[in-house]
Amino acid sequence: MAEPLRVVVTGAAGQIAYSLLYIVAKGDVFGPNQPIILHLLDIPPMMGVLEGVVMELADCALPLLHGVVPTDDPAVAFKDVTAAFLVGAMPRKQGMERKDLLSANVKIFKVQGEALDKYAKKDVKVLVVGNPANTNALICSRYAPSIPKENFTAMTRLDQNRAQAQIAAKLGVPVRQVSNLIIWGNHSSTQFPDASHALVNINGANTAVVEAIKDAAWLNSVFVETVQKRGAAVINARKMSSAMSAAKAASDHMRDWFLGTEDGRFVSMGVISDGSYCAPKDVIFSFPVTIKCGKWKIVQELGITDFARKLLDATGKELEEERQEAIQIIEA
Ligand SMILES: NC(=O)C1=CN([C@@H]2O[C@H](COP(=O)(O)OP(=O)(O)OC[C@H]3O[C@@H](n4cnc5c(N)ncnc54)[C@H](O)[C@@H]3O)[C@@H](O)[C@H]2O)C=CC1
Ligand SMILES: O=C([O-])CC(=O)C(=O)O
Repeated sequence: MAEPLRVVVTGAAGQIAYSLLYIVAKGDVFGPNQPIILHLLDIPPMMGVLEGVVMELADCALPLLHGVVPTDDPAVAFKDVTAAFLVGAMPRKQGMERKDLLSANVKIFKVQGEALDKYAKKDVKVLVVGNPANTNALICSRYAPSIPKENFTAMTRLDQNRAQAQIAAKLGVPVRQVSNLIIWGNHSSTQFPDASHALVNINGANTAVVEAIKDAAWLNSVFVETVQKRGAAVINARKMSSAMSAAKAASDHMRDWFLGTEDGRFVSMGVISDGSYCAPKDVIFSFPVTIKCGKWKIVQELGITDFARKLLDATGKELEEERQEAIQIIEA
């Protein structure tokens, strides 16, 4: 059997982690033959709760889980890790936008960037879930200069999964038959969920979703807004933000990054922008990517309509504004 991988989950006593830890520990992310040691980071007042999570992980009797390291010390949490799920951050409440969390959360990602830089493996793959995820990931990367920028990503997979589920429901097909939905830009209400390159597999043949749905008005309005506002809809209903679906999306994101995307399918990830599709450079922008051997690559030369262009520009502008605000908060 392979040597165990060290995997850190921050916010380990919180609600997303409560679902995520089980998915990771049972082998759904790093594969059924890869043992892991889980490093669990939370803040000092949560150590009692974390103790309960550690008990439950033991009681799951999971064969791939070779060790658990609960801690409130980033130096211990990030030591020699190969994968980092950065979940620990304050969630928004009803009526807030995710960027309203910048002042509460961005400093966490500076500290954790510094700790990753010092203690993690240099090829560590980092997924930022804590909101506002794109800008937190950018700040984290800036404070970890010895780790390649390509190794810092933000989660828009939940938006992609939501988009896929909306299209599957509209067409009355299982979700697995729908692929290649794109989330462009920020994990915020300016994101652009784009179905114009998506495919649906009906009776073994791929058809464009646009052709199958034959309702451009729905795709450009109801569909886009439903996905943009889904996080808020869950908060309004649950009085707490999405957790089960966020944990599933985080595991999908990391699994695809480690194990690769299927031929002919692409997925969306917030990655450092190189200016592809005229997105602003040096922000973490969600693009369609394919992944091979642990490296993501932006899918190029997809057609962009005038409608799409406007939405891509708006979400890019918001990311530039968030970057500026984050730097001001950190330097204040
Ligand atoms: N990118 C995405 O698609 C999604 C992002 N989120 C975001 O994920 C974050 C976590 O959400 P929940 O688990 O529901 O929140 P939660 O409040 O249940 O848990 C957060 C945990 O993080 C811990 N924490 C706070 N500061 C920390 C630090 N410096 N180091 C380590 N741990 C720390 C807290 O003590 C708490 O246990 C929120 O910011 C939320 O908005 C939530 C859903 C989807
Ligand atoms: O909406 C929120 O604040 C939590 C989140 O990011 C999501 O559910 O997409």
